[in-house]
Parts: sequence; structure tokens; C-alpha cells
Amino acid sequence: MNDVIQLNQISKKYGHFSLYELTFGIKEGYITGLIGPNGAGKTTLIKMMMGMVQPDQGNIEIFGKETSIKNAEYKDRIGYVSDENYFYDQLTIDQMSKMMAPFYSQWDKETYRKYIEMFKLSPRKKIKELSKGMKMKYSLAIALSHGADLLIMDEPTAGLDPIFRRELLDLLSEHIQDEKKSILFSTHNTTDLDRIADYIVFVNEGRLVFNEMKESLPNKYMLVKGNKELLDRDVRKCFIGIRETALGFEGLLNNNSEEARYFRDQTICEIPTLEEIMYFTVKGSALHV
Ligand SMILES: Nc1ncnc2c1ncn2[C@@H]1O[C@H](COP(=O)(O)OP(=O)(O)OP(=O)(O)O)[C@@H](O)[C@H]1O
Repeated sequence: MNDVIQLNQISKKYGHFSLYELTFGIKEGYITGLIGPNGAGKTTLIKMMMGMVQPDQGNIEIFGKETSIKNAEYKDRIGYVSDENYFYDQLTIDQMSKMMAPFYSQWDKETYRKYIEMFKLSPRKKIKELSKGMKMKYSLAIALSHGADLLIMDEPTAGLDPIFRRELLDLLSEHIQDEKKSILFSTHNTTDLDRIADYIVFVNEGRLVFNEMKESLPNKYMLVKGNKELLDRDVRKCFIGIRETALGFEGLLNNNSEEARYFRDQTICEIPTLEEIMYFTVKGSALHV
């Protein structure tokens, strides 16, 4: 299986924030969700892939070639959706689109029209008159209208109403039926991931926590629920993250650890949801600094 994107030992420092030698690949033909709490480094990573931010160290390969400022041809094959507004406020939707079309060798006017209609966007409306959700829809229409082999999207479902959000996820699932197409998108919404992601890349505080097939995650982690009497200082240390309540505790363990085997006999163990995996990992890392 090929990697459509490969990050090699990527490091970046911004004041107190650092990305630490991140190495991971994004699989061709699949949908990958990029997750992590606020400030984890998701947008910085996406901007690096788009050549908008330069890493201090390391390199990125997309479609098998190393990216560089000089070699921007690869962007022709990428549909990029930013979480920022890069459009000119004074232009109408159609004026803006006419301006962008020549930058894409495979721009397809018919496809563009189809999406503008499907997303109920009015071509004569000015960018400044669009709501947040409409701007996102417009950005998606552009990204889907030039035959891109790879979609890279920064929080594409943010600001969308639940009905359109669902429709978009269906549309992305359809898009991926062509096995040569790949999607990477960041999100804070685990429902998006539950619905369409094949792989999950989880970053926290500039470090890679995991890059896993979504289906394999339940085998990796175990959620323990029990009585506080089971907890002492040493036991606490075994948990990736832990939450105590008046009645007891919940904690996340590595499923293959010694402790997991012990707790399985002692108490209630469950398969954690993706949200629980994120919650306890982030909570645990905050405690261990
Ligand atoms: N241009 C910049 N100059 C200085 N610091 C920056 C810059 N861009 C990002 N940062 C810092 O890098 C860190 C990671 O930011 P980034 O936007 O990549 O996080 P994120 O995971 O996308 O967060 P969110 O989920 O809130 O969008 C933050 O601490 C942020 O303040």
C-alpha cells in the first residue's frame, strides 16, 4: 500500500510550541482523520504539506516527490480546504472562481456548476456576504472541481449544519470509491471520524500519539472502571490517563500491558470510544509534564 503523503522527521519551533521529529505516512486510497486538541499542531502540519509553512528540519513527500517552494506543481493535484478565508471579499462567487480556474490544469466548469448548485450557493453573491458555513461550502466546491487526487482539508465540517455535514461526509465517502483518490482532514468531531475515517493520526503537543487503522484501535486500548480502593500511587502510574469521581475512577490502559491483564479479572473493562481515547491521552499527558 502506497503512502500519498510521507512526513520524514519533521520539526518546527514556534516560541514555546514545537513539533518533534514527526514521521508518518498517509495511505493512498483511504480517508485519514487528523485529530488532536487545540494547539496540537494540526494546522501547522497541514500548512507544511501545502508548502505554506517551512519545517525547521525534515522533509515531506507528496505523490512520491519531495515538496519544496520551487516545486509547487503537486498542488495542482490537491484540493485544499483551509480553515481560514483566502478569498477576496469584494468579489462574487463566480468572479472569484474565474480568477482561480486558470491555476488548475484539470479545472472542470461543469463539475464546479454542479457543486455550486448542490451546495445552494448563489453565484452572484459576494464573498463578504457569505455566512461561515457558506464560505466552507464554497471552499469545498472549489476543492472538488479540479479532479484532485488528494483532498487536504482543515476542519472542513466546522460551521456546517448537521444535515449538510452528513451529506458532505457521504459525498467524501463516494469520492474515495475511486481507489486512487485520498483524503486527509482534520476535525474535532469524532462522529465525522466514526462515520468515514479509515485511518486516524493523533497528534498531541506536537508529538505523534498514533497513526492507526480506526478498526484496530479497540484492540490497542482498554477502559477500566472501578472502585478507588484499587488505586495506589504505582497503579495510577500505569494508566495513560485517569479520571476520578466521588464514586470511583475511569482510566485508559494499553490493552497489551500487564496491568490490563490484572484489571480484566478485577473490575469492569470496556472498549473505549475514540473520544475517550483522546480525552484520557490528553489528560494524562498534562499530568506527566
Ligand atoms: N505563525 C505562527 N507563529 C507563532 N506561533 C504559531 C504560528 N502558527 C501556529 N503557532 C502555534 O503553534 C501551535 C500549534 O498551532 P496549530 O494551529 O497548528 O494547532 P491546531 O492543532 O491546528 O489547533 P486548533 O485545533 O485549535 O485549530 C500553537 O501553539 C500556535 O500558537
